[in-house]
Amino acid sequence: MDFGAAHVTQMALGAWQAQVLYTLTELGIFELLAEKPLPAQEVARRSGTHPLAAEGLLNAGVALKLLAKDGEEYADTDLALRLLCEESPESLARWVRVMGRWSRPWNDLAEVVRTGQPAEGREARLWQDPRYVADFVLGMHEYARRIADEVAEHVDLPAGARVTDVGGGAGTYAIALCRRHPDVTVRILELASVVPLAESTVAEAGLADRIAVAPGDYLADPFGAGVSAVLLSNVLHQESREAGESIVARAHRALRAGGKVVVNGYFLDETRTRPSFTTLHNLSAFTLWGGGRSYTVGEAARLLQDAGFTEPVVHQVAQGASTVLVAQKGADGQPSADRGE
Ligand SMILES: Nc1ncnc2c1ncn2[C@@H]1O[C@H](CSCC[C@H]([NH3+])C(=O)O)[C@@H](O)[C@H]1O
Repeated sequence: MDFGAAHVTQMALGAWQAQVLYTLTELGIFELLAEKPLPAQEVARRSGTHPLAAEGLLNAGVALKLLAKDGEEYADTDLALRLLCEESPESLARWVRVMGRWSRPWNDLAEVVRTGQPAEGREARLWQDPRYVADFVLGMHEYARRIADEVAEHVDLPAGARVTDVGGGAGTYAIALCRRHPDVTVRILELASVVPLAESTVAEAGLADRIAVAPGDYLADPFGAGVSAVLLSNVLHQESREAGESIVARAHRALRAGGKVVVNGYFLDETRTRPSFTTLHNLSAFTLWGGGRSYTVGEAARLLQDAGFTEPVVHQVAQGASTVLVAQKGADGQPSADRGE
């Protein structure tokens, strides 16, 4: 097959491979086989699945190097044990389950593009399922903990700093900031359904005395008063530009003079066609969240400067996997003069 045909067929069939990964994860087969190798019949019995279909799934898992087959028995490969079993410290299992749930709204992409509307009904239903909420928040934690320490390295804070982490999820970045700065305290602002999840991650990290988790709505609530830094990590892309302006304005209001806003996330370059992952992340935001879409670094910088922040310093993190923008509230605490405020 020529290169072009191979490229097209590979892309067209990529979703099949992803479905095998999602389904093995969703059915708990990696966890099952982590206990001991089993024949297909026994996997089907224990997972409550159809024997012949389960065998087909297991064989596809072997072909994808997620499982191994020895005689009649199937086992997890080292890769699956390391990355696809929830108890592993390197687990991405919950994150993969979330990608599996998102594959349904993604399937509506043609309709999303036709109408310009997110696959709203489905997404709203996702948030009504507590297992999804737990997988979403802890799945983002599984993903983010790989880069959080490197992000924290770009956030210099004064002694005794107080930080607000807006939409802080499971507390991944709050934990990384506290580890880097031994005397910093963080207040995470999160949806009420997420608060207990964040509290348990924070307690597991032994930081319950320095990280508080408060229920709130980042679309409306204040972010504190006189704080040293406001963290907006992977939040702006899931909201409309108007909501983004409101969030950034409230960050400015919450900060003391000289305080910092730290924006962490995935950004498009000025062509909007790179990097490849962010072009997909942009579509994902559009599909999943009403009004959501990715910013270019330039657009995010303007958003911050329009709210009265200094021009942000931009850091690439984890070989460009994430970008951190750090901007300051002017020392006089006033919004920039050119807005006439
Ligand atoms: N209206 C809202 N108010 C507060 N938090 C919200 C709201 N809408 C979404 N969120 C939270 O925003 C987070 C976005 S995911 C980002 C999590 C974390 N800051 C990280 O970078 O990994 C999720 O944890 C949501 O629960």
